[in-house]
Amino acid sequence: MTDGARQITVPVRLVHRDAVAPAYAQHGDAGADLTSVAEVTLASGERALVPTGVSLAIPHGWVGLVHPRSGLAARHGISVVNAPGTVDSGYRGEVLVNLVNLDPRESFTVRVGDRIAQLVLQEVAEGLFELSDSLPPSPRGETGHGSTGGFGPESTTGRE
Ligand SMILES: O=c1ccn([C@H]2C[C@H](O)[C@@H](COP(=O)(O)OP(=O)(O)OP(=O)(O)O)O2)c(=O)[nH]1
Repeated sequence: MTDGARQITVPVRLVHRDAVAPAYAQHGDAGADLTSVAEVTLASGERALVPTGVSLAIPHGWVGLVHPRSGLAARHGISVVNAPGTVDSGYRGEVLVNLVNLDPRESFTVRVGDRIAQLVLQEVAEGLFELSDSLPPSPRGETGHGSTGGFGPESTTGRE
């Protein structure tokens, strides 16, 4: 049941005996949990490509984005190096999660079956990149990299 959310069928192949198909923990979740099929210990500052045991056939025009789980991040400093990872629609290999342990002291062990990341499905447009000598004007123009100021209108930090 999605109460009107878009639904797309994503064929899943389990390529490891401990693999679990991506699943939404709660109704309304944006991300479907990805679980580990390996036990991996990450020392402080260490990273590893952790296998999920699943291969997907994401429909053309969609992408799977591998996001960190906020609970793991808040409790243990575990994140995804390339967040969000991009799983292309044409990719048929096993989804891997590039986990990193950002805790300054503690190591962290991922166990088989642990939910390590979440997969968000999004529709994507295909750009038709056309060379042009000039671009249409816009309010921002060419400014960027903090051009609008620091931390908001009430900022008193002076770090503008
Ligand atoms: O977190 C991730 C990110 C990517 N992939 C897989 C699916 C994706 O379709 C493929 C390639 O990813 P990406 O395009 O980000 O990598 P690249 O470094 O540009 O490699 P390539 O030259 O293969 O495109 O790797 C994962 O399993 N997990």
